[in-house]
Amino acid sequence: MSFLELRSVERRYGRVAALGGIDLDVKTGSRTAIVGPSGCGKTTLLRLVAGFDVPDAGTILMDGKVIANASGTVPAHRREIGVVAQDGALFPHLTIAENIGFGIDRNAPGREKMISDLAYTVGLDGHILLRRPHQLSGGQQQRVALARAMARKPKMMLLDEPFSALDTGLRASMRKAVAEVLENAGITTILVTHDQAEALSFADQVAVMREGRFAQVGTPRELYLKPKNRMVAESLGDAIVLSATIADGWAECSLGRLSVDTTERRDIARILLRPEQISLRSASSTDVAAAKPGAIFAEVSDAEFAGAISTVAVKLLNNPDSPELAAIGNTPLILKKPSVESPAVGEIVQVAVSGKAHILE
Ligand SMILES: Nc1ncnc2c1ncn2[C@@H]1O[C@H](COP(=O)(O)OP(=O)(O)OP(=O)(O)O)[C@@H](O)[C@H]1O
Repeated sequence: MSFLELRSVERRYGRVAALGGIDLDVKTGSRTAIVGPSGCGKTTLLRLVAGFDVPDAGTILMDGKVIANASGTVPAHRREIGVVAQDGALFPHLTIAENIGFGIDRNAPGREKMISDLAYTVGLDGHILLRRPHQLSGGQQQRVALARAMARKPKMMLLDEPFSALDTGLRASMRKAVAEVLENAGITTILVTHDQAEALSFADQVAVMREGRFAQVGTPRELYLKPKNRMVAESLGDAIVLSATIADGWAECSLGRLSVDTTERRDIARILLRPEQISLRSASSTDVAAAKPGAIFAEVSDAEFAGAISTVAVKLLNNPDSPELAAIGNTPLILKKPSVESPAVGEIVQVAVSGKAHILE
């Protein structure tokens, strides 16, 4: 069942349609990630759901009840929604305990225990409760912000880029910890992020947003493996897009004859491969000369070391006159390879593709 429903929701600022009539269903207890570039409308969407702003048109329903439409809105403090902002927005003059307990009635029985339980839930040590926010690390501050938002027992949590100020390692562990805390508490969550890996790993549902509209909404797997178009594909990871002639479940392209993920199509189309579907095996110019039909060779034109993973560019060598290669101008394929097995510039490699290619719109 949907906990949150957005129906044709619009928000304009002068001539800018920050939200151009969007629909979204968020299932009870699930996690949805909204991913998109700066200015596409992500924060506007969160503000409307939180009740900090009102839509110009459309309806927002929570738990089956209208919370905003043309005839009125339920105020933010009655929506039982928690919000965690990018910087945590803690009260600097209050202790950590006072920050967490901000939304709990001063005279509530067992208030102290509730605060220490919340700190424990989000993985904070009890000994920091008497400190002030500036005495905590960025990750600890984000945990306090989450505990403070959870203290009000929200039915829904809105996370606006809450991990973006953290460094890479901490970011991944915080993301996992927060997902677990919210899952255990059964809180329906929306996360807004620029980060594709964050969206794919955190959420059950991902919505790719562009210019105030959703380009595609689906499970992380669906969106990564079967994006509707190139824009959605590139929003969620590196993409290799090739022109191909499609028939009977096969695509003829510059990488040879590849199996595609539908038998329905018979036309000229663009197909998508993810770079990890392409493997490279060391070869020589003798192998190229003696190549069997269908074998694909390439020369490494660039390699950039970046620690565990290197970026490798390869230029296809076979059939330089083929229409497929002419169509793409033989642009190098850009791949990511573990550095321990990354080939050197100038090396000849044989190229193999695993899995199916996906046909784009
Ligand atoms: N109060 C406002 N007045 C005028 N224009 C606004 C206002 N708030 C947002 N906008 C515009 O609406 C559009 C969407 O803004 P929004 O903040 O929702 O984007 P965003 O995807 O959250 O961006 P970012 O990732 O940079 O935070 C932008 O073009 C922005 O300039």
